[in-house]
Amino acid sequence: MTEVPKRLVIATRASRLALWQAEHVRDALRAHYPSCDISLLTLTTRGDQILDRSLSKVGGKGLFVKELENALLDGRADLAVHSLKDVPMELAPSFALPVILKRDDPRDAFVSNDYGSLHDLPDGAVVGTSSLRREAQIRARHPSLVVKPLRGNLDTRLGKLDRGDYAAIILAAAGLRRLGLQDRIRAYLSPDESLPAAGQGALGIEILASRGDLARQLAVLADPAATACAHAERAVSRVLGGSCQVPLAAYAELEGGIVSIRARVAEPDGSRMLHAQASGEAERAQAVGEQAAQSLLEQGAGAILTRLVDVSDMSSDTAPGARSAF
Ligand SMILES: NCc1[nH]cc(CCC(=O)O)c1CC(=O)O
Repeated sequence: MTEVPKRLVIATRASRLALWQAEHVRDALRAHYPSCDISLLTLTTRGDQILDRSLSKVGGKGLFVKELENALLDGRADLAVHSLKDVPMELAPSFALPVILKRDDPRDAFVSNDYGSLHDLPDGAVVGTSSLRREAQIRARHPSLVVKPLRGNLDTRLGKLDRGDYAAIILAAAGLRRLGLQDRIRAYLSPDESLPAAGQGALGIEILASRGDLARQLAVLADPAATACAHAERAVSRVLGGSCQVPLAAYAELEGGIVSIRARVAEPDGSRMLHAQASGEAERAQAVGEQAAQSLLEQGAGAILTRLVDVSDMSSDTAPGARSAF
């Protein structure tokens, strides 16, 4: 029998989205363990403070995760809740990601005050996104549009749209829905139009690898389908060295015990896009992802990725805009 936890502290970032996610996990845990005292520890991460510089320059993706990990290490918190998309593929050995929760809408969303979809935008219209993945996929299909960087938390990004800086912006549907902002979505991009990032729309719980007891207690929140899909998608990123500067998409679906994954690597200017597909039994989810990654490598993904890493190494702190893949 798993023992009921007495007290749990959840570490979270301070953004509205992060707080929603932490509260979501808190409420789900309270429903399972009504006698448990569950509280939030809200931390400001360096990634939240440094919004004006390139994310890759200040430590990349792991930045948002690191300060929460410190809280786990020194015992201030028992678990950390993350958007799975923001969790690095390789965790340090002291940490584990034992639980993936049921996934929300994984799609990218088109948000605009004046237009109904990407297809309605006039030539030269400015679309905001800081994700190389979104940028490359938009450019491939809509070469007449101008993609410009867009950073900040969700409210900041919507503010920049409303101020007139962009004709439209692309955001994860899941984030907008979590904040009750789904009315701002004018269109959903199908996975074919904009294949989502690995883990988009899913939440992951991180704990110390040494806390096997806690992993068993938290297992009540795990969603098997989301877990299989996450394992497949994250395997693609892992094999391809999914850093912040890589325009990589990986999206898996589960049906009848079979995981099917689609993955893409693209030139940021949209001039070239590689596609791969693989499928297999859910128990082999990781191998299915690795197979898709292998197919991308055989098509030449390595050359695109190496070149991008070189370019990002040379970019200065004052390079225009910050880019991430996600
Ligand atoms: N890159 C930041 C980020 N991390 C998680 C989400 C939204 C929620 C999710 O995808 O799970 C977002 C915003 C976005 O990409 O628009």
